[in-house]
Amino acid sequence: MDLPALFRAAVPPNIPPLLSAPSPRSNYIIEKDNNIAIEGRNLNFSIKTRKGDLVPILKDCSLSIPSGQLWMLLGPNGCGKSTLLKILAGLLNPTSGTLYLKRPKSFVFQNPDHQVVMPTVEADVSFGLGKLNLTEDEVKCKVSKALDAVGMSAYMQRPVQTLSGGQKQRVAIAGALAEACKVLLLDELTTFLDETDQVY
Ligand SMILES: Nc1ncnc2c1ncn2[C@@H]1O[C@H](COP(=O)(O)OP(=O)(O)OP(=O)(O)O)[C@@H](O)[C@H]1O
Repeated sequence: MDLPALFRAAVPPNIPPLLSAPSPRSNYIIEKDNNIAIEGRNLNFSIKTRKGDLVPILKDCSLSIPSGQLWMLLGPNGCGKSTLLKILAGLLNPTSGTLYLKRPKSFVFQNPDHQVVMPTVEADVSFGLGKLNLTEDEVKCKVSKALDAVGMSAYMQRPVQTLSGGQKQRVAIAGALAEACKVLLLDELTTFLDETDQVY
C-alpha cells in the first residue's frame, strides 16, 4: 500500500523524526512529540492462510499525522485501509514496525451494529465513560453534550434497535466524542450517513 498517495491534507506536514526508540518487545511507542497525533514507521501486516502461507496485507507503511488536523485515508477497495485503521486502533497487532498514537483514542467501526450494543442511546454513549471514575451528573452532562453535537439529543431514551443505520452511526460517534479522545479513527464514516449528515 502506497500511503503517501493515500493521505490528503491542505498543508503538507513537516514531521520531526521519532524521539524515542521502539521497545524491542513492543510495536507501540509510549511517548513522543506533543505535536504528533499518530506516527507509524515501516508497519507490516500479514495473515496466515489455512495452508500456512503468509499473505502480506500492508508492506512498510509509514505515516505521520500532526495533532489538530483531519486526514483522510484514500485508496481502492482491498488496498488495506481498514486493516491499517484497525492497527492504529489497537485491534490488530502489526507483524512488524513501530507505532505511536496519542491517547485516549477512539475508533468508530464501518458498521455501527458492531459498536452500538447497549439497550438505549443514553446507555450506549455512557458505556465508555464507565472507566473514567465520573459522578452520575458528570456522565449525564458528557452524554448530553455528545448527543447534542451529533444532533441526537431527542433520542436519548430510544432503544438502539429502533434507530436507522445513520442514527446508529451518529450514536457511535457520540460515544467517541463523550470520551474526549485525542485521536478519533473513523472507518468509512459516511457509509450510513445521508448527504446532509456527511457535511454536518
Ligand atoms: N482476515 C483476513 N483474511 C484474509 N484476507 C484478509 C483478511 N483481512 C483482510 N484481508 C484482505 O486484506 C486486504 C485489505 O483489506 P481491507 O479491509 O483492509 O481493505 P480496504 O482498503 O479497507 O477495502 P475497502 O475499501 O473495500 O473497505 C483485502 O484484500 C482483504 O481481502
